[in-house]
Amino acid sequence: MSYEREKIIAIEAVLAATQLCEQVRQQISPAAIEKKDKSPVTIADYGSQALICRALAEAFPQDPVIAEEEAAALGSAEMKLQLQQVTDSIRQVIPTVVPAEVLNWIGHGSAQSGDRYWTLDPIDGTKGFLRQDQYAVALALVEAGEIKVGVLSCPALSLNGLGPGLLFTAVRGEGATMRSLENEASQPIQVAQGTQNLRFVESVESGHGNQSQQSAIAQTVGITAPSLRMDSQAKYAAVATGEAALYLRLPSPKTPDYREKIWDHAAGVIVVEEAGGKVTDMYGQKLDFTQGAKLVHNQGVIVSNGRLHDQVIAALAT
Ligand SMILES: Nc1ncnc2c1ncn2[C@@H]1O[C@H](COP(=O)(O)O)[C@@H](O)[C@H]1OP(=O)(O)O
Ligand SMILES: [Mg+2]
Ligand SMILES: [Mg+2]
Ligand SMILES: [Mg+2]
Repeated sequence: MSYEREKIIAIEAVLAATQLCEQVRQQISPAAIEKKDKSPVTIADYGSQALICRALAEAFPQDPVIAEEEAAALGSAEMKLQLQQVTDSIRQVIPTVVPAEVLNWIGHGSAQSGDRYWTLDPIDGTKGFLRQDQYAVALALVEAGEIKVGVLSCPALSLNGLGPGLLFTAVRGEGATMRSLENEASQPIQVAQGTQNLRFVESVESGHGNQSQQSAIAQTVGITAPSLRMDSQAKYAAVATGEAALYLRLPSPKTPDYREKIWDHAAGVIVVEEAGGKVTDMYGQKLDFTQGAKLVHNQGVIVSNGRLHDQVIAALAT
C-alpha cells in the first residue's frame, strides 16, 4: 500500500503548525501554563494540535488521533483568555475560526487507541521551546503496531549547512529524507556508517533520564566524547543524520515507573529506522505501539546507528 497521500497531508499540516509555533515563539514571549502533572504547555502547543487535528479530521475522518494535549484543560472558565489567544494565533491561517471550533479540533486528538491511528506531539520539548532551544512538531501514522509514516519538524535545528529549521520525513520501506523548512528540495539521510561523530545525545532535562548511567554505558561502548544534550525528538534526527551514533534514554531513578508516551517517540523512531538505524527499549525489545498512549511494555529507549546497538544492550544487561 502507498502512503503518498498520508505523507503529503502530514507534511502540510506539520509545516502549518510549525509556522504557528515559530510566530508565537518570535512575537510574544510564550508564557507557560502549568498542567495537572506540573509540566508546561503554551498557546503554541494548543494551536499546533488544533491545526494538525483539523487537517487530519478533514483528510482522514475515520482515523483516530492520539495527541498529547487535552481540550478540557483549555476549555475551562479560568482559561478563557488563553483560549482566545490560541484562537487568535490560528486566525492568521484560518481567518473565520472561533474558540468553539478550536476546542473541537484539539478534542479530535483525544482517542485512546486504534488499529490504524495517528499520534501527535504538537510541541515536543516544550521546555526547550520556552528556553528558545530545540523543540519538535512530531506526527506519525501507526497501523497494526507498525509505524508507517513519520514527519518530524525541528524548527531550531541546523545540520550539514542546512537550517535553522529542518523537516524529516520517513515512509516505511521508502527511506528517510531531510529538507529545510523553507525549501522543498529534500535529500536522503543515513545514520553514521563508520566511527565518525562517535558521540551520544541525551535530554537536557536530567529528570527525563539517568545521566550518570547514560555516561557510563556510553563509555563502555567506546564513546569518550561528552554527550550532546538536546531537547525533544531532535535527538532522533541527530542519530538519523549521523550527527551522533547513539541516543540514550534510561529511566530516571526519580521516576522509575514512568512509561514513555507514544507521541514522544513514534515519528523519531521511523525516521531513524528508515535512515538505517535501530531503536529498542533498554532490554533490546521492540517498542510496542499497540497499547494506547503509553509504551507500557517498554522501559528506557536506545536509539543507535545499528552498529553499536547490541553492545549497548549487552552493557545494560551486566
Ligand atoms: N520522568 C520522565 N522520564 C522520561 N521522559 C519524561 C519524564 N517526564 C516527562 N517526560 C517527557 O519527556 C519529553 C521531553 O523529552 P526531552 O527531555 O528528551 O526533550 C516530554 O514530552 C515529557 O513529557 P511531558 O510533556 O508529558 O512532561
Ligand atoms: Mg508536554
Ligand atoms: Mg513530548
Ligand atoms: Mg508536547
